[in-house]
Amino acid sequence: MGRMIRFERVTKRYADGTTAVDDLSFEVAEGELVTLVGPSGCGKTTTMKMVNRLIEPTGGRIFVDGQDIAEVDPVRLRRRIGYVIQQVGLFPHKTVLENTATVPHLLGVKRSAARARAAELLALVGLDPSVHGDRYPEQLSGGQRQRVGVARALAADPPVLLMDEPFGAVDPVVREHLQSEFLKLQSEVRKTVLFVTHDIEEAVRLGDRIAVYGQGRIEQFDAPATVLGAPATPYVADFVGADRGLKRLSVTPVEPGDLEQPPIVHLDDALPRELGSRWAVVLDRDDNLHGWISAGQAAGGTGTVGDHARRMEAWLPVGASLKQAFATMLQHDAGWIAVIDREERGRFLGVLTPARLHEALRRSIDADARDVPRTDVDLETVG
Ligand SMILES: Nc1ncnc2c1ncn2[C@@H]1O[C@H](COP(=O)(O)OP(=O)(O)OP(=O)(O)O)[C@@H](O)[C@H]1O
Repeated sequence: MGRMIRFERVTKRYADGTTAVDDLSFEVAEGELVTLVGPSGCGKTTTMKMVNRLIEPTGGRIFVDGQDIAEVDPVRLRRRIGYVIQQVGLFPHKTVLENTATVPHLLGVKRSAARARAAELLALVGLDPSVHGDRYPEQLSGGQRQRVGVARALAADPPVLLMDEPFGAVDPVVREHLQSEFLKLQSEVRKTVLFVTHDIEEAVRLGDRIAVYGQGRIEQFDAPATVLGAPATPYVADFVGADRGLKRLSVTPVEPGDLEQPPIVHLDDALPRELGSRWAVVLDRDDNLHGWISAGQAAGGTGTVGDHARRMEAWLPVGASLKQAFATMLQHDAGWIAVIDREERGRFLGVLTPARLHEALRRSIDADARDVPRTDVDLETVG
């Protein structure tokens, strides 16, 4: 694969003496998505804007597709570089379709062809052109506007895309959705992408490689797993560890020792008068999980436990991650989840409560801080 973007000892010193980018060298391969991540003010946006000459470097050279961009007319350069920013900057008085068709139209593509292409692109970013195409930007949600921004940047089919916090202004749920859509889109269009974010999760999720910025320089430039697993400097370790708890959630397995043992009854049992607690777990003859029964259902009833028990949908195999356990709890709005053995065809092992989940997470974070090697999450059970 060729190199599409190359920085050669690039420096940007602003007129007031601020060194925003300091002797920076790196390369982005054709079709590669590189995320630039770092705290506010570290020089990410400056780096990005030098690629399409919105900002001129004070030292060094930048090449796009082998050409020194200092020698390329900025307007012509920008035709080959799509640009998506947080405040999408759609024309308010133009429809979504017209907004998307703007650039091809400017480039001399016939109006009808430009509109047909725009409709295709809208569909590609998950908007139905027949529904949204004739709307105006103010008639869209924030997430939909960002999608139009992406479609418009792709309209001239540029080989390079610059994206500056494109999903920064939408709520976390929409954001995750846009990220997955964008990954899918990128697997089809394979643009060379520079993507600025201050969110390490986003950087890890999207990037083929991540450039972690310190002040004006790159502290580490590696694949996501390397950045997370082998931070090059204490600064990087600190930066990627900022939300260590959340990360531990997905790498910490549910272990038998984390579980509580609630009262147990069997399907064939005669309905007990007293459960001895507010609820009990119901198992079948083989001690496999069937469901649960509440004290209220048991009180004063007749017949067997099986006549009154409810199925339990919130369950997980042991070895699944705490993150999955948490998601299962939320999904079923359950106060606890059942944990079963995988090897023995679903033998019931115990229940995980929110308090136990939290304890397990605390232990994992403490062990991490003490550098104790961890038990791996069972990858087969990670959805
Ligand atoms: N026109 C300017 N004149 C002087 N200093 C500037 C100018 N633009 C940016 N800077 C400074 O350069 C440094 C890098 O800014 P830049 O916008 O590239 O950072 P960033 O990493 O993109 O930050 P953010 O995530 O907050 O956008 C900052 O210290 C900033 O204050």
